[in-house]
Amino acid sequence: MASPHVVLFPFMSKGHIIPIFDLARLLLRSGISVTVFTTPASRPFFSDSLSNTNVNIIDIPFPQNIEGIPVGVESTDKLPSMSLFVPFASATKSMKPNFEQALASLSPVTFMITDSFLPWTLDSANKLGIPRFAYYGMTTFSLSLMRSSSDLLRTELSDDEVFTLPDFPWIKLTRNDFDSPFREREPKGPFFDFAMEEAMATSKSYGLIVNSFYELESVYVDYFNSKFSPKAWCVGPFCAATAPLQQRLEKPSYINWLDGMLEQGKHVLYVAFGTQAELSSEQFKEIKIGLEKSEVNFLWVVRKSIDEVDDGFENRVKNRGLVVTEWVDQREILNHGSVEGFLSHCGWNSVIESICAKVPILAWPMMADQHLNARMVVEEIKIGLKVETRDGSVRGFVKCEGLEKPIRELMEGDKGKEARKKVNEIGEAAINAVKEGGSSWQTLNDLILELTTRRNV
Ligand SMILES: O=c1ccn([C@@H]2O[C@H](COP(=O)(O)OP(=O)(O)O[C@H]3O[C@H](CO)[C@@H](O)[C@H](O)[C@H]3O)[C@@H](O)[C@H]2O)c(=O)[nH]1
Repeated sequence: MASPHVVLFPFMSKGHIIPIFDLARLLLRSGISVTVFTTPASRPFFSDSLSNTNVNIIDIPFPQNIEGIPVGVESTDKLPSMSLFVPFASATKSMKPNFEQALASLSPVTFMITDSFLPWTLDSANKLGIPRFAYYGMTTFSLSLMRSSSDLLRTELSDDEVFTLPDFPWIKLTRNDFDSPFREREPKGPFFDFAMEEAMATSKSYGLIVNSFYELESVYVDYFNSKFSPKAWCVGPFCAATAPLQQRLEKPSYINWLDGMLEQGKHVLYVAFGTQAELSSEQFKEIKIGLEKSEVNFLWVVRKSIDEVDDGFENRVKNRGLVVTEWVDQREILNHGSVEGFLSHCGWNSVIESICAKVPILAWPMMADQHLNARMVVEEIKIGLKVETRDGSVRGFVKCEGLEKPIRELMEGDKGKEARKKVNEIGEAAINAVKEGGSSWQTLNDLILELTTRRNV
């Protein structure tokens, strides 16, 4: 019998593409053939990341002439502003004819996993009789809290008023933990319409694929699967299937720098805020002061020039801090022996990568699902601490003191020690989940069995 064949189609964002590379490796490991769809500009990123595999990569043209989007931009991290997200995501619909033509030419497809941000792919799947799973870059923790709180968010609660949910009375939340427009009393607007379209397509799909593992959030997986459909399948952490580092002639300079720190027995805080965060210049300034005052060693990856105001920062911290503006291998950094803490925006990939590397987190959520992820990190699984906002509000401005103190605590204090102990335990469970016999390994096997049996009926 031919091996099952799975089609993967990630949304055009680094934070959505990278986990799909790992998922492809997980599927290959289970003897599945994999075809991945992308666009021409992203193809090199795919070919590099999936080299040494026999994944079939197909690119289909990305729509041109989208108002406000510069020619050649085919990934959201290259957008001039995240306010262009909806036109960008909506424009992908015009890829449908090419997608369907390419799909129809493939050998039989057992099922497809397409990003929840590509809701139109459900229709393509239905036309060709292929079961579709929606890939959610979120946890069942976040999905459950979002669904369970929707009625309360329609009430008169103020932005920072604490409330609990009848289904999860141990979790304290505020309206500000939810992203706009979902936190509004009467959510509306283009993003809300897009999210409704996404939710509708998901509800009619075969299932949800989640980059998480049962032991991490069993209460929420059980809750979600008992209350809602389709079923959420936790088959991660995908990053536990990352390819081993390839032979290279030269190490990147930031790894040499970390090696030097390790040789001197120094601990390093890794600072990075993913691929989408938009930091104001004022906020940027406070980070510099906070890092400087904390006196810890740090490696900071920034997405904009730090020389906006040449205040001599890099020179003053040169013996203990490194600022990098290039694309880095985040997993390699997190897994480096010198890295003992991660100041993170809590994008889900960063959180799960930190768990797998057993590095505790200093949470500084900024947008999307990040506030809920931060609640999970700090209050639910207790693998980290949180930065302090000036006014105590969930979305408040963070002054240098709100960084300096928790940075020291994470790197040198007792609370940091406890978080490190906890992340070691959870990290071990994460790695075991995808090993043969682990919960995610079993879930993936069950899923494949269900789908292959279904095909043979
Ligand atoms: O120089 C870099 C920068 C990033 N990364 C990787 O890029 C990914 C970034 O993903 P994530 O940490 O989730 O951040 P975002 O890019 O901000 O992710 C978006 O997508 C996530 C998954 O849906 C959401 O949880 C976030 O809120 C949303 O902002 C991770 O795998 C990082 O390892 C690198 O390898 N090198």
